[in-house]
Amino acid sequence: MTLDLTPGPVNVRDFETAARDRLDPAHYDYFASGAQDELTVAANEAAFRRRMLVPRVLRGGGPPRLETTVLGTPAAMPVLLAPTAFHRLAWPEGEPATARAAASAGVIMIAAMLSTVSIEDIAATGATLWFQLYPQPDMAFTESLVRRAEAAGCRALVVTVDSPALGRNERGDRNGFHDLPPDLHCANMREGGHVRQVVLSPHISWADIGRLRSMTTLPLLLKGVLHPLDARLAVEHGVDGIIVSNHGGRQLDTAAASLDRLPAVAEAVAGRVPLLLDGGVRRGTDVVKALALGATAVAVGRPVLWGLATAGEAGVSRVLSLLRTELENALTLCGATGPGEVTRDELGGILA
Ligand SMILES: Cc1cc2nc3c(=O)[nH]c(=O)nc-3n(C[C@H](O)[C@H](O)[C@H](O)COP(=O)(O)O)c2cc1C
Ligand SMILES: CCCCC(=O)C(=O)O
Repeated sequence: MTLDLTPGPVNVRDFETAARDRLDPAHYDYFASGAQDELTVAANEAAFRRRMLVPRVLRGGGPPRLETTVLGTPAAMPVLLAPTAFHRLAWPEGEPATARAAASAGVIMIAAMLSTVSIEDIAATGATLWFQLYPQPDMAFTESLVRRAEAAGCRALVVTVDSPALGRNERGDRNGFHDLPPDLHCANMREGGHVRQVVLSPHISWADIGRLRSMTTLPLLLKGVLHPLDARLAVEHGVDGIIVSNHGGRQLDTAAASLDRLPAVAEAVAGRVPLLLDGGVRRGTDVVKALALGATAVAVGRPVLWGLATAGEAGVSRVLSLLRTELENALTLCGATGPGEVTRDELGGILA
């Protein structure tokens, strides 16, 4: 008998290693990569490493409660699943496996428009969903996607605004990976016998946000805002929430780290709408830092894909439970009894 001394993945980083071992190298590169020199990918994580927490002591509040509500949607913790495309590349069943893990953890999954399983079939898992949209120049088609998301029970619409073009992905160029393999397709883009190509249009503008605003009563979020003036314009256009994000460093390389932009966006918005952040969140302490700098919640992209690629639903469940345990521990050690208590000046006062 041989003794297996490997403990299995104990943190998100271990899951990345496990996923890399399992995935086709070109598919691993698609998930892991960023644009060009991947400086923004590195900057997102570095920004979290650079900020240090200042905990409070002797507050005696007992164990923290992690529950929260984000734009009317209750969640077991302030961690959402960021929208990521192509889950069937990571695991044969794809998005429904991810969605079941999100449902078991009680967290919100932002389903990607470019999913490899339709929004209706993802919703059939019973998960709490928001829907991510790349507005298409064909407004009638865009509207049909919004109606499908509403009918499927999605509770918010997340419009990605950092993609007036596709970022330059050089790992993809080297691997010759530019499209899904022939057995997979973007299920929401199917129309009769054919699958529509997604259009990332440089013509997208505030006028489109106005149109979407009048198209739906769902809470509307913009994903991919880094500039305080854009955050202010978003509020003026009736947007209900903002996701401070650089698309995980996959669009404009050398774009500023999300965490570094959060304070300026928070100041511009001044509490008028909730802020979310994604990019580089890998630890419970990262979540605390984002909360302290003004976020109501964070979203995680690649960590979920590493869990999915490693062990399907069970892998995503494990990643979410690791993040939950780490967040609970970090809040306790900061002297906080809940996510809402973490503020810049009082608790976990962040030193740059
Ligand atoms: C493989 C992959 C696919 C993605 N697909 C989408 C997408 O379809 N729509 C979108 O708005 N963002 C997409 N994103 C960006 C994520 O929503 C999120 O902004 C980013 O992954 C956060 O950074 P993190 O991976 O460091 O957590 C994708 C990210 C990755 C890694
Ligand atoms: C056409 C966009 C591809 C999905 C995406 O957003 C990403 O890979 O980052």
